[in-house]
Amino acid sequence: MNTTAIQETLPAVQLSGLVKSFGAVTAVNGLDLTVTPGEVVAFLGPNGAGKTSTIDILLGLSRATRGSVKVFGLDPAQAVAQGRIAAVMQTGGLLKDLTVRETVQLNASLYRQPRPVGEVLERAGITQIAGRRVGKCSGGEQQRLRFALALLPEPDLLVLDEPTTGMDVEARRAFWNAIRQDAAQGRSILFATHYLDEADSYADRIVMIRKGAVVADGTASQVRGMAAGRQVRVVLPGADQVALAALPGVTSVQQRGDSVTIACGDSDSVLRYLITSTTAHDFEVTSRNLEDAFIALTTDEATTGQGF
Ligand SMILES: Nc1ncnc2c1ncn2[C@@H]1O[C@H](COP(=O)(O)OP(=O)(O)OP(=O)(O)O)[C@@H](O)[C@H]1O
Repeated sequence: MNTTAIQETLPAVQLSGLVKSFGAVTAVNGLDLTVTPGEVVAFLGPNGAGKTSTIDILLGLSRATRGSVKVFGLDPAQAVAQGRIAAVMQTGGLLKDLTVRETVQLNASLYRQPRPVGEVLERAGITQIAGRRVGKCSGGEQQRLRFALALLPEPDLLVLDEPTTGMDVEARRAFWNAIRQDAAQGRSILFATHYLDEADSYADRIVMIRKGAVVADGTASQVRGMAAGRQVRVVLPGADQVALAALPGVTSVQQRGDSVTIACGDSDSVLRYLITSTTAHDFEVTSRNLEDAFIALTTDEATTGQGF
């Protein structure tokens, strides 16, 4: 990668107060986002939330109406020109009559110092189909070919906008395995997706947006806990309900016999209290799934502006 000692200290992405308007439509509305080097971040939001508009600005394909955009401290156009950021686009850009290898070779000739063709084929997991015509490749194979093309400049940040749309389960798994293995070498990845399970399985961090602004930002389990909350159930004879209800993030305390159920946002601090300050036993912690969180955070009843 092109990373130097100085550049490594800069965030891969820094968006501050980003606004993008299309006439009367405000697609992005004061979005703040920082991605640190090496992080894999999923960008989630319902249709029209502003994901593609944000990604287009990040890739220098469109200009922000207001706010600041930095990619490793550079303007997007500079970052693209220096090969520090590259994208896997969802459609287009491939010639059906070329083979997979010829496609990579052709694109490699556009760069001054591309990664070796054999290496990017290998990293994208398409060495076995290198001789196949692109028109004969499945949708999933074509996406892995686009991934190989994005690796040619050896970018420090890879951006993917709904990369697995239309792929079956096996193709999605193969695609993400290739991406994850590659990311293990330190590349930052920002991907937009509608598949909540992809965000859950492959991202270090999830950023949920709604109406152009961030409504949740944290690990998958933090986001789950934030929206739906968790339930901590314990056996605690003579529980002090008032003390439990006063713990940070606790939303309700219910007692049935010796069993106490505590609904909370932050189960860690509740557990810490129960373990250190009470005789509670038989702990059981449950959380709702990411889909519950997504619906709660991105629909009209949602509360905005939360984070970790
Ligand atoms: N070129 C444009 N002209 C006018 N409005 C636009 C344009 N591009 C996007 N929009 C509007 O901006 C809003 C955000 O769109 P955007 O494509 O960024 O959302 P998204 O989160 O990527 O959605 P999806 O999940 O459906 O791809 C939408 O209301 C969309 O209609």
